[in-house]
Amino acid sequence: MSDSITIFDTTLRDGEQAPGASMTVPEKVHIAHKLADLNVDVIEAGFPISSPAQTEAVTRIATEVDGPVTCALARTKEDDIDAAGEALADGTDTRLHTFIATSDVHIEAKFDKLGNTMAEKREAIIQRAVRAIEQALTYTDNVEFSAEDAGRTDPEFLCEVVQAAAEAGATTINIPDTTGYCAPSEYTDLLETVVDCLPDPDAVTLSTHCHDDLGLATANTLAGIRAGARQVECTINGIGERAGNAALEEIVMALTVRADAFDVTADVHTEHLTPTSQTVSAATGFPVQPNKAIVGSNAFSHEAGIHQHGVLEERTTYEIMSATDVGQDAEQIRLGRHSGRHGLFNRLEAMGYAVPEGHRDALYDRFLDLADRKKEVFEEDLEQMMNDFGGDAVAAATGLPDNGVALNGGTPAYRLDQFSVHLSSDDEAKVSVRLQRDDGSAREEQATGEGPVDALYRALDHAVDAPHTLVDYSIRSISEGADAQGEVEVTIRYGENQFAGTARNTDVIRASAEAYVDALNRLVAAQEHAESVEFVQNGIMHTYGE
Ligand SMILES: CC(=O)SCCNC(=O)CCNC(=O)[C@H](O)C(C)(C)COP(=O)(O)OP(=O)(O)OC[C@H]1O[C@@H](n2cnc3c(N)ncnc32)[C@H](O)[C@@H]1OP(=O)(O)O
Ligand SMILES: CC(C)C(=O)C(=O)O
Repeated sequence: MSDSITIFDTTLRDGEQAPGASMTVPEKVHIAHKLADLNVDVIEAGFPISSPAQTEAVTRIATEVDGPVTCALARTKEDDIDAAGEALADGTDTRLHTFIATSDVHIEAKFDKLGNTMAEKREAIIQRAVRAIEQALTYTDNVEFSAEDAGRTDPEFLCEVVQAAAEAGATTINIPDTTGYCAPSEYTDLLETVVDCLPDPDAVTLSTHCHDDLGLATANTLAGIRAGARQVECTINGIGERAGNAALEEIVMALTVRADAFDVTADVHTEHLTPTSQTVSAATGFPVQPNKAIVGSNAFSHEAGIHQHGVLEERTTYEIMSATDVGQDAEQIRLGRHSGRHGLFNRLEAMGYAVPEGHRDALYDRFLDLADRKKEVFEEDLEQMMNDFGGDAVAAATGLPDNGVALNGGTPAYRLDQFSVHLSSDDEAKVSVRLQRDDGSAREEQATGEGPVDALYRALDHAVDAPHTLVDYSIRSISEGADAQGEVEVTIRYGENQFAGTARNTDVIRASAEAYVDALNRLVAAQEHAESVEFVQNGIMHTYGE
């Protein structure tokens, strides 16, 4: 038996049957090119009898896409087979796929006119299958037959059907678990039964087609391979009817990573898996869940400290395949509240900070404080954290420039201790603030204003003995996500001199208050420590004194 697996992609046929997944003809042709780049063996491009657009997609893919065989689906009806055969007619490498249901429940419900007894109906099913295969062979010698709902079909009858199909000339025989009902061991048994009853098992390729109603589609597909199947039908991202089909990327990577367990090969260009997944997601509008195996955005990400430590030392501690092998980015250390020191300092070092030992505990505490307020901590957040952290101390120790204004080496005069804001739709905003002075004293003030920031700034003005005017206030989002940090920049003036303060926080009201206090501290520091102070901030030269 061959050890090479035929990858039959049905994203454009069964995948598209997922409610809401319909794709336009150009989208299908585009995806078919991606599937060719991925090096799948067969693309099931559509079901031509069902609409002119399906016919057009099949014809265009059969004639425009080089590489894979183009396949079209048809019921066992004459018109269906003619429609599929004609849609494929101009293609160079084509397959016609015909199917009929074989389980009692399907025969009873869908083919009630085929006879009076189940025996008569079963006989009629076999005759239809044989006639359809014979007709399909007039279009191409590559004909696939599927026994729909084989997973719930009486195995004895299934054997009769597949024997007749093989004798009629079908070159591929597919045993679908149409409703995702089988357990893996049952599916193996079913396929072994089929292999045993085929007149010449080497003359046909046995195929799997598993649905995911119980989340077993990939497991069943692999169980089918163990029983001798050498074609697997699957879709990108596992899209398809109801809970979907077996996911191509999962099967391919299981066969690649666990070649020792399956001992078969699939010649897929795996580095195209993630880009193809993204293309299908964009065309169907179906997002890929973050934890989706192989192609999900978290499939190679590590946030937990113990895992980050392990992966940074040796990737294979927590990764059984390489992210780049499936088209994902290599280094995916994501910082958040579960991260530890290894993850944090490794990232800071990669960003150019050489954090000295003596600062590490305090920095890690700051990081945790931020991480508790944010789902994910991005590099912009870390940059701000480094700037906020002791300004000069870290800048000097790390050798990086301090992009804020040094407070003449001293501690800030004021620290925002507490604030509260009361907002209502019919009244002015009310704010109370408590500022702590560097001499240990504290001052509390209240104010009202047109909105929370106006009220805050009025209260802060009362609390600080430093006359000035507000020149500018701006706010922008500086990191990613719904919990992005807001950066506030405030400029105040005293006489000819301007003082700029900045702060970043996920809470923009807090950032507004801290930026103002920062600007006030610079003003106070300039007054206290120098007759003439010069500094550069945001590209502006600021001078105080003289
Ligand atoms: C498991 C699978 O994924 S099977 C593929 C499912 N895919 C689709 O259904 C593709 C989209 N379908 C369609 O566009 C339409 O259903 C069509 C064009 C195929 C048929 O449309 P209609 O003629 O209006 O029939 P409708 O879908 O209502 O009913 C299905 C008919 O097909 C018959 N039928 C179903 N499967 C088969 C089969 N494999 N072989 C022969 N006839 C079949 C049913 O008995 C029923 O026939 P009836 O109209 O004589 O009762
Ligand atoms: C047409 C067949 C292969 C099918 O899609 C199924 O049984 O799920």
